[in-house]
Amino acid sequence: MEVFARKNMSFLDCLWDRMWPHLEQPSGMSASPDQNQNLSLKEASDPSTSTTFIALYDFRARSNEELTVRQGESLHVIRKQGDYVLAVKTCGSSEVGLVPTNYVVESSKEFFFNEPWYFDGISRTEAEKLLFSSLNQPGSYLIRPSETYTDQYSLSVRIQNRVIHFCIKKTDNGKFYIQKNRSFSSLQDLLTFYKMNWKHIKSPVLYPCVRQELLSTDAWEQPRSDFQPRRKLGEGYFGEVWEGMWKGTYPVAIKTMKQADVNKTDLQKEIQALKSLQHPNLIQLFAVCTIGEPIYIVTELMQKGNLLSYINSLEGRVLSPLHLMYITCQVAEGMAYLAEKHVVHRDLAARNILVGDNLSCKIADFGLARLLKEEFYSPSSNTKIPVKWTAPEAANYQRYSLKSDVWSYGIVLFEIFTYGEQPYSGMTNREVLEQLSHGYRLPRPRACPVDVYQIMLSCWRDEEDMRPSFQNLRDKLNSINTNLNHMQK
Ligand SMILES: Nc1ncnc2c1ncn2[C@@H]1O[C@H](COP(=O)(O)OP(=O)(O)OP(=O)(O)O)[C@@H](O)[C@H]1O
Repeated sequence: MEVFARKNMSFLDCLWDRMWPHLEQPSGMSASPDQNQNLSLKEASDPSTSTTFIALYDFRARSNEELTVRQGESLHVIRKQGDYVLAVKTCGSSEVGLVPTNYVVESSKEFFFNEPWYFDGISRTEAEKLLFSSLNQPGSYLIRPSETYTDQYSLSVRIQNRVIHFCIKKTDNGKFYIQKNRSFSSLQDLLTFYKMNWKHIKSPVLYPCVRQELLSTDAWEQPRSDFQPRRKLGEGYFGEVWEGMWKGTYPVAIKTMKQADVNKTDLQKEIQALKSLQHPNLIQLFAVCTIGEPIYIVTELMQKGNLLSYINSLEGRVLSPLHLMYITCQVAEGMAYLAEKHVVHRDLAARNILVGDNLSCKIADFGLARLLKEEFYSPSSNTKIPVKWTAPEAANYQRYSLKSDVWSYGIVLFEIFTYGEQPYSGMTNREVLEQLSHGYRLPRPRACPVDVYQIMLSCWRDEEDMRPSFQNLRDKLNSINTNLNHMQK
């Protein structure tokens, strides 16, 4: 009667409070165990005010207010109280008390709560962060409760550089659906269907999202036997790069290095730099094997190899200026992120950008990347310098900065719009530096829009401070790209 009256005639709350004064607890004031017991038994016996939960773990009460529960025990939860729920056991004893919220789960969720793909209590933004983190790749997915509606869920799926969120609703008879004409009795059934028939949602649903806990420092070191190199992709200064499989399931790229070839400190720095940097336009580190020889650095595999070879290939040569713009924007996005993190790349060039499906581009080769402690970083001068990509102040005086990366970005633009031509072709390094000091600059490639060439020239200003920032470059190129796209329509 009381519950019915309060629920349906809430405008008479004052009257109900007088009639049943014990039911309302002033907010923030916790009930004594005895009080808990009185009101909870009363409320718990009414199914309209309590929900059935299951204990996920054993919990031993530490005070009279708390309730000892065993894993699997069924409880009625009367209300939430901060990080606790006030609960009464559904059978056996009539004890009432508080249990930490993370020790219980609503019984309707019990069947999927422990599934690897179910992430309770994470937001849309956190889901995106997780799906973009190391160990996850395109096709990774998770299901989480909706932030807006209770009793609804969201399926978040990573597709290349984006995460798409599908709303999972429930029909009146408790079935789950994404598309109204296809409903399923469980989330498991829904997933099984969309894994097999992903074309209905245009997003491959492939791998359960790897949890953040697994990404803790220790998890980066993985057993060598988990990786099977299959095909050699290329060779660099430090070693070879192989296409391979991780645990026979995930395709990965494996960079092999002999310990003797590598300065241990440099290697650790390279690994540290890779670990802390996560962005859709940066190559993602998955794991390392530094115990034994050769060292493996395992990253995501980019199917189309490096950008220089790609744009020079049959497939690359037919790319339109619009496609080329899309590439420049992605590289600018990745570099703007590196700039935000105060990381100077020092070797930005088309050969160090990797291409995946759907023309996705990622910046690679942080072998030379270093976290900027001060405004400028001055390395030992015996490094082999790619002069034609390097800003004069860096090539002449090893004065590397985010602004010397901006210069290199201008050269990358030249490489992109010439479909992979050598910059300053026919000139020696010495001639290049000399010509630059006299004001010479590379000419505008035929496929390059005039406003993009103006951007290139701004990257090659003598005065470092006069060069644009990567944030600025990203914004300008994105707006040119948007305009070009509109003109095409
Ligand atoms: N993650 C990857 N996915 C696909 N191909 C890759 C990947 N990493 C490297 N490659 C291929 O392997 C080649 C060699 O890569 P690596 O990074 O060892 O050398 P590099 O960058 O060309 O030279 P260096 O290391 O001397 O600067 C690249 O040019 C590219 O074609």
